[in-house]
Amino acid sequence: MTLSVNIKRRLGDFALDVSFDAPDGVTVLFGRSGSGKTSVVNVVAGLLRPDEGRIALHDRVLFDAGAGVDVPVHKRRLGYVFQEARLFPHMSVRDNLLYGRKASGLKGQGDLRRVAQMLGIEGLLDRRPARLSGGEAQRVAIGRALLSEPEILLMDEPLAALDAPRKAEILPYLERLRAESGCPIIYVSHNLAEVARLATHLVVLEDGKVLKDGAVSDLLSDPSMVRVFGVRDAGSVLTAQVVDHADDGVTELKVSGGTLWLPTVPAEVGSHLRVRILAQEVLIAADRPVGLSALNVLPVTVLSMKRGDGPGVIVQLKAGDDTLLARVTRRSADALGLHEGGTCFAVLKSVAVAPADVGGGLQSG
Ligand SMILES: Nc1ncnc2c1ncn2[C@@H]1O[C@H](COP(=O)(O)OP(=O)(O)OP(=O)(O)O)[C@@H](O)[C@H]1O
Repeated sequence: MTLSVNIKRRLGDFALDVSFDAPDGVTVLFGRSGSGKTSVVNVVAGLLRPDEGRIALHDRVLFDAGAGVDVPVHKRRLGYVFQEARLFPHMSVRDNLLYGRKASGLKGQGDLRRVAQMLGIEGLLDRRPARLSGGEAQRVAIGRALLSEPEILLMDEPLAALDAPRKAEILPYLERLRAESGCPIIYVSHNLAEVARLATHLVVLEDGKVLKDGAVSDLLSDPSMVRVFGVRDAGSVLTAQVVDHADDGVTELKVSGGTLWLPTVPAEVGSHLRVRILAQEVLIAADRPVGLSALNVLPVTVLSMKRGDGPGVIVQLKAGDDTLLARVTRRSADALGLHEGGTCFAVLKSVAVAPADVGGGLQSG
């Protein structure tokens, strides 16, 4: 089911004017502080009334200014997860989980066991929130939202309050949720590593407007978006399949443009992964290098070259069906004679891909 949002709302000097479709999977709203991400979530939730426009989930209209439709919050069938878990301290985890159902007028335990299992909180059901870690509490908050059987899940920076280890602990559960929830998930984030792991669709907001939206792999490998993402964080995501785990601590992965070797990835042979490759970690060689320590060498074609204000050039490369970005100096680009349509080799050290930039939860097949 697709959530279609097409609304305008004035907030003092700020004008929100957004239009996008969020299909099943995770649609990340990305943008700087003050770009309007939370306002969009509040509009979808029914907490902020648009001045004009329409919001619909497939054929169920949630808001239509012209037709006078404005479905109240409690009837929109939403699950909402905030930065903080906001659990009731006097209730057990089980009762917190079931609270979401009661508030939505649902009876019984629903999918309590399956949801608790998916989120790895089966062993915590009788605990009070005070005895949970931040990551555990946030997983309970996600479970509570899911048990209300939402048709849309709204997550406003659910990992922002957690430290790096806690984030790493919770990301695999969110990847499972992406595969299993069966409803559109609107996820606010300004963290590109999170975007690369979780997003299926990306909506980039700037000053209350949609700067660009589309499939995450397309936007992350779009050189014109490097300005927004920042040169250090810019990079593309590739889908890879695990081929083999070698004895010497590396995993062989198949990507459309060839083979990648990464430090052992804890995933089964045959499974599909997402690998984020940062533009600044990709080297370009005019000829296939020999006698080089880097394990990964992919034949590529130059799709485009974009000069920034500084000494750098963002080179967009086609590797099989995938697109890679590489950041090199203008001097190197000139020395190598790089030009659109030219062929060369992309080189990547195995250890240049951080373990947190390899994600799972993709359908195998
Ligand atoms: N009720 C309001 N009245 C006036 N201005 C508002 C109101 N609510 C939000 N704004 C303004 O709208 C803009 C967008 O705010 P919003 O919280 O949606 O941004 P955001 O992208 O979620 O930011 P952050 O990442 O900091 O949470 C900001 O400039 C904010 O000051």
